[in-house]
Amino acid sequence: MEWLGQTLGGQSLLLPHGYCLTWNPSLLWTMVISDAVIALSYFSIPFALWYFAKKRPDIPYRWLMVVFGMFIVACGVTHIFDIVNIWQPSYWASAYAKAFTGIISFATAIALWCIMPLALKAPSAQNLKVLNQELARSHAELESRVQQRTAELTSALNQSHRLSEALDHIPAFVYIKDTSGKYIYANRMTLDFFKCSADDLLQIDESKYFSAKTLSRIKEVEKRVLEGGEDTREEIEAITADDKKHTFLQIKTPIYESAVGRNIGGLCGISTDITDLKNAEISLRIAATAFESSDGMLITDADCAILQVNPAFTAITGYSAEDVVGKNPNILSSGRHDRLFYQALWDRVNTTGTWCGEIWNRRKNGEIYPERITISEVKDNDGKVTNYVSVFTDISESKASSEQIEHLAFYDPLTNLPNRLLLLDRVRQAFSSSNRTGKKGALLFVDLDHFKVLNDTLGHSTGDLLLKLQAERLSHCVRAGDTVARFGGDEFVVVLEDLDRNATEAAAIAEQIGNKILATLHEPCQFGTHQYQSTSSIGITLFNGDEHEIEDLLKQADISMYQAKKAGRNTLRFFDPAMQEKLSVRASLESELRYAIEKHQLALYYQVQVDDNHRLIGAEALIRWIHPERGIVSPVDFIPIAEESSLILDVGHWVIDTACLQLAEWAKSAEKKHLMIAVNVSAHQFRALDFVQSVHQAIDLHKIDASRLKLELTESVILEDVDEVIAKMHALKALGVRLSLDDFGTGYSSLSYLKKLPLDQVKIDQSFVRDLAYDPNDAIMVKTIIDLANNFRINVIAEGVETELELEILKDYGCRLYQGYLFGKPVPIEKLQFSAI
Ligand SMILES: Nc1nc2c(ncn2[C@@H]2O[C@H](COP(=O)(O)O[C@H]3[C@@H](O)[C@H](n4cnc5c(=O)[nH]c(N)nc54)O[C@@H]3COP(=O)(O)O)[C@@H](O)[C@H]2O)c(=O)[nH]1
Repeated sequence: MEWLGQTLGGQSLLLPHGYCLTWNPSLLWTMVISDAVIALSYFSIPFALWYFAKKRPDIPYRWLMVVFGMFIVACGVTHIFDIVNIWQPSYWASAYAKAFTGIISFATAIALWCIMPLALKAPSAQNLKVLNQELARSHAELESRVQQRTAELTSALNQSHRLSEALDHIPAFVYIKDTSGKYIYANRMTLDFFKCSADDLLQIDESKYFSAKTLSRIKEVEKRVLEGGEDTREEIEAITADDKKHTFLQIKTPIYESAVGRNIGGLCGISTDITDLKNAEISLRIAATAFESSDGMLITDADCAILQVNPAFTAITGYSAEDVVGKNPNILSSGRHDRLFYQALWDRVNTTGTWCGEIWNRRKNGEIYPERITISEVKDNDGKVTNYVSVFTDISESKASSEQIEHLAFYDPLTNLPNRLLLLDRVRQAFSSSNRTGKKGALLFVDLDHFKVLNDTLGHSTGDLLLKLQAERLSHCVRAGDTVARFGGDEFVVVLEDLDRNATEAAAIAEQIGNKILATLHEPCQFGTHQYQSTSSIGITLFNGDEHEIEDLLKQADISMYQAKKAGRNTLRFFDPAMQEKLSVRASLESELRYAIEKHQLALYYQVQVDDNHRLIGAEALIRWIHPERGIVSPVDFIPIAEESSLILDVGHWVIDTACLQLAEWAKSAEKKHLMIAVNVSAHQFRALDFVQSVHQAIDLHKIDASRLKLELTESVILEDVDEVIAKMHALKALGVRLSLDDFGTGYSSLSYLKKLPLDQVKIDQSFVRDLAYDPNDAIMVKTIIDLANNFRINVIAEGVETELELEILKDYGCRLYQGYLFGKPVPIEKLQFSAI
């Protein structure tokens, strides 16, 4: 080293070059500037290399750039030292810099030569150009392939989307599972079932949705598919996690990894919820079984045409399916139910969907039988009726036995009459009816006299026979609506309904029926060789609605029955003594009246009828009973009694005959032959079948001018069966008789009747005339009647005219004929005044 130092630094043989610079400044500055430019350029190169290496990290051998950079920097430093050494020679520093530069240059040269073979392998620009062209072609080809692939993928994607859309709309669970049983695809319905999104498919945990048993069944089937490559089709009953039982039809098929290989990559499943179908199938099976039941069944369409019947239908009705299919079920109608019944039935079916009840139908052989039937309508999902189904049972036998049971419960087995229980019910019904109509009814307590004696002497069987016979006879004494019941032992109770509003009239009818019962029960009875004649005692009490308790009424009837017994038996007694008295009077009056007719105690009085000039036009014949003890008895007291019995026919006949006789008398006199006689005809008398004939006979017998006879009919005559009344009136008119409507205005006859009736006259009732001057209503009534009669061209007569004022008003209103005390009271014929009054 020392040597080297001396050689380089201490040897004066070597000439320092700086001397030449002192005498040549241009050279100096050329060198200084050049060295400076070189150094600065050198210093910039590492930065360029650093920048390049940073930007191109892909370039291999980047460390070479670092070495090269250091080499350049070292070169630059030697040039700086060249400048510095000129003025401040620092040759050691310069020598070290150059030494370092030498080392780094060497290292760089080595490195360059080392990488030379590689560098030589680097493509030339020509190569690169060719490569670039190759690359561009490849790129274009790739681009086209990418586009084609993209198109293919897009098409596949669209296809897949369409498929997915389609699968989402399939009403079935469609899914794909991988070999581990995880879902990798699920359609919308499946996703909804699992309540998850397509992204969460892999997380589906089936154990949350299916019971353990169901899940194990599913897994078992899937194992067969995935491991055995089996196509499966199974019905699985799944109990879902919400405890609902479903039936699924599951079709599962393996999916192979490739079209050619046989490696199973998963399975595809399609599950359909067939729960409803299954239920319908079960229902159908049940229905089919039920259809074979022992109940008759009939199915119709919505128009009630029979579609199907079951064997039981045929067994019950006798009609085969061929007989009835296509026909209306009304071929079974028995005719026992009216149109309203069927209308109500169908109203019920249409409003509630079903009707259940008992109905009488007719079998094919014509036999009518009762059936218990339920008719139900069947509707479709839109609520439209599609069918009617009738299910029925023949209840002939059960009805018969239930009727028998009912009969035993409510009827006396010996006499077949209602027993005490049913009697009480009937009395209650009678009370309601009486409440409704206002008509009174009666309870008759009938006891057979000396029944015990018969029982003891002829034996109980004969006693039973008598009871049966008398029960039957009793039943024939009353109307169909009345009740005869066996009250116990030899006691019977009769309930009479709908008698009359008036108590006396009701009592009279009850008495009449009571007497009929007494007579009927008194008829002889033949028991083998024994003839027996029994009597009975009857107690009667009237009822008016439910004024009294049933028990009280029975007691009353019972008490009065004992009174009848006390009175000597074979008689009847009323509970009300006053009523009894009234009826006794009535009864004696009736028998007396009979006698009066025979003994000519009846007489006709005549009351004049005049015109507006007070001239006599005739007279009204008014009956009087000239009673030897009671004096003159008013018709008011005996005509109603006569009307209740057939006596009125005799009385009425006598009156017409007597009046005709009188007319025949008058006919002989020139002054009197124009006069008329008006005769009152009661409703009962008019209704007699031979009434017209009897009038005819009287006219013929006395050879009178029929037009002189005027029959006065009351409104009660025309209230019943108008057509028949009119026919009868025409028959009378044909005889020439005149007809007058009595008491006009007091009844209910309508104006239309007035028009229809062949009347000659209407008679204004005296009740209107009485208050004519004071009561404006009566005045209006009278005026109306007169106007009406005039309009119908019927003459009008006013009765009960007592005062001049009444006469004046009547005249003023247009009435031209009069009758009343003003002109004369009813008098015997010999006292009748014929001269103008
Ligand atoms: N079926 C039959 N009925 C008859 C017969 N005879 C009478 N009768 C009916 O009896 C009822 C009462 O009749 P009578 O007591 O005779 O009364 C009549 C007249 O006396 C009475 N009258 C007549 N003018 C006046 C009067 O000015 N004032 C007054 N207070 N009374 C008067 O009117 C009765 C006549 O009624 P009518 O028959 O409606 O014209 C009575 O209903 C008779 O019908 C008979 O033979 N058969």
